[in-house]
Amino acid sequence: MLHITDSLESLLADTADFFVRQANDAIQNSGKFTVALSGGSSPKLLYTLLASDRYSDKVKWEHVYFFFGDERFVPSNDPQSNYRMARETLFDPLLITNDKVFPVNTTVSPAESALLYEQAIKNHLGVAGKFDLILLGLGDNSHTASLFPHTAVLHEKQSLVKEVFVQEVNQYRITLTAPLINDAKTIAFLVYGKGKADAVHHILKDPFNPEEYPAQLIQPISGSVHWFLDKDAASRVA
Ligand SMILES: O=C1O[C@H](COP(=O)(O)O)[C@@H](O)[C@H](O)[C@H]1O
Repeated sequence: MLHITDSLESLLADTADFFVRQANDAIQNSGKFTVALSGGSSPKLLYTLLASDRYSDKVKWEHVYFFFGDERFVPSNDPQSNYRMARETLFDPLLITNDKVFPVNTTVSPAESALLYEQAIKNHLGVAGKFDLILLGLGDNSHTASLFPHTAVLHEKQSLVKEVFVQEVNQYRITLTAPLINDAKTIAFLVYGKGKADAVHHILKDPFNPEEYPAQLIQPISGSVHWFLDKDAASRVA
């Protein structure tokens, strides 16, 4: 489903409202809400809005469990760390306690880190459990989470979490794999700005070619996928 807005301000408000609805529904139905956060630059404004006075009391945050869709393999206090960004914009302002947050361990080897993260997810979700919500972004090169073009992880069918060395950023990443993301109850992309218009077009309109356009792999099994776009990002699809 496409949600297209005229301004960035209304896009962020729509996405925050959506997050609040998903959280409250899950908490009402099962007593908890398990979300995987996206990283990079785009979600900073969303997290800041969710932590603001306008939204902070709309969710019972003590029932929310936070995972990460992907992580850069850097120390947790590195400016590139997705965990650090979420801590500064969301966890610290909302006084989220550490037992509700599941950062990727970047102090062990990348392969071990991926195995540990997969185990942490399995322990939390249980045998047939699913993420209530996975938030995703979209890179200019059509990557999502850390599913980058022409990387082996695009073909992963068994593991739920995998390490990948991404040549174009010269860095290891830890990422949820497409099969795990596609098993979520709800997936929401937040994408804005003119710089993303071509990538959005590739994912939503071009023939299936996930080697070039990895976010095309995101096709939920029984859940739903929502695209929150501003008019600039949507300019080649709307
Ligand atoms: O490297 C990453 O990039 C994507 C897109 O980020 P953005 O900065 O273009 O918004 C992001 O979704 C992913 O979590 C992050 O690690």
